[in-house]
Amino acid sequence: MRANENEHVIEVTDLRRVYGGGFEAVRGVSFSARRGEVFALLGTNGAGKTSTVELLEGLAVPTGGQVRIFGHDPYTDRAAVRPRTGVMLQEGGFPSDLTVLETTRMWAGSVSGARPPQEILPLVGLSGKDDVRVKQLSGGERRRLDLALALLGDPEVLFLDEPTTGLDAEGRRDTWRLVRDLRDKGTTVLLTTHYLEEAEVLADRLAIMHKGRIATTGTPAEVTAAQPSRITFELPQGYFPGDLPPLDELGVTGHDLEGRTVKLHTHELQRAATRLLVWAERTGVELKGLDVRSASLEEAFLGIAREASAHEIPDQGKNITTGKEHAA
Ligand SMILES: Nc1ncnc2c1ncn2[C@@H]1O[C@H](COP(=O)(O)OP(=O)(O)OP(=O)(O)O)[C@@H](O)[C@H]1O
Repeated sequence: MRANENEHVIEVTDLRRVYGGGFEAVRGVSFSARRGEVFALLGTNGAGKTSTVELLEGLAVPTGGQVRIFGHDPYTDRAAVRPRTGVMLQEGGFPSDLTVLETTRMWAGSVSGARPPQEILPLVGLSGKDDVRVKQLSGGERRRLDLALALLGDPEVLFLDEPTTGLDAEGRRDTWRLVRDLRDKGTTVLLTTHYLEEAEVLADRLAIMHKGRIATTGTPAEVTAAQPSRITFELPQGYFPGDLPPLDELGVTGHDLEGRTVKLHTHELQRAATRLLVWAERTGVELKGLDVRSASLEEAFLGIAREASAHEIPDQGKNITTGKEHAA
C-alpha cells in the first residue's frame, strides 16, 4: 500500500546520537516530510547531517528520540522499510572491475522487484555505457551510477547524499530534472547538499543544521525572508552618512560603510528602497552602483551560521530553534 499524500512518510522526533567517545553529534532534531515532498538537510561541515541521515536509513540506533519511515522504525523494522527505500550513498564502493551493466544487474539481484537496468541507466544519462568498467567512469558518471542503483527498486522514499557532487552543470541540471519528476510521481526525497542553489531549486522545505541542532527550518522562501534584504550604493560626492534620511525612517535594521559604499540591511525592502529613492530624487543626487536585493539562500545560510555561532546555540532564541518545530 502506498502512503497517502498527507501522511508524513518521514517523521523524526527529538533525535539524538552520541558517538562512542561521548560526542553528541545530533542534539534533539525533529522534522517531517510528506509523500511527494523534497526535504533538504543543509548545514555547516560537521553539523550532523550524515549522522542524522544514517539514523533515518536504519544504519544505526539513535541514542534518543525516534525515527519513523511509513510509521516503522527503520532499524528494528528493516524488513518493512528497506524494500520501499532507495539510498544513494556518497561513495558507492562498487567492485571497480565490473562493468556498468554487471554492477547494475548485481545490485538488482538484491532488490525485490527491481526495474530492468535498460530502463534505469538511460534515466540517469548512462545510455551506451553498459560495457564500460566502473573504474573507467568519470567521477560524475559514477555519481550517476550511484543514483541509478538507488532507483532500481522504484523507491517511495529516496535518500540522496550530495547527489550532484562532481557533476558538470548539465549533469547537475539533468539530476535536478529527474528528482523533480520523481517528486511529481509521489516519491519523498531527503536530500543533503552543500550546493545551496540546489536546495533553492529542488527543496519544498529545508532545515539548516549547525552543531547537531536545527538552526532554522521552512520553505526556501521562508528561510530567506527571515534574513534582511540589502541595499547598496555609493554615498554621493559631498554627502556624509548623516545627510541620509534617518535609518529608522527607512526601516533599516543595520548598516555598514566601507569607504564610500553604504550597505543598508532591512526587512522592509520596498519601503526602504522607495524612501531612499524619493530622497535622492528630491535632493537631486544620483545613487551610483545602486543594488537592491533580497537575501539569497546562501546569504541566509551564512547569516544563520554566524548567528548560531555567536549565540553558542542557546536552547531558545530569535532565529535559532531547537528543531522541535514541525514546519507545516
Ligand atoms: N564515528 C564517529 N565518532 C565520533 N565522532 C564522529 C563520528 N562520526 C562523525 N563524528 C562527528 O560528528 C560530527 C557530525 O558529523 P557528520 O558527518 O554527521 O556531519 P555532516 O554534517 O555530515 O558534515 P559534512 O558536511 O562535513 O559531511 C562531526 O563533528 C564528526 O567529527
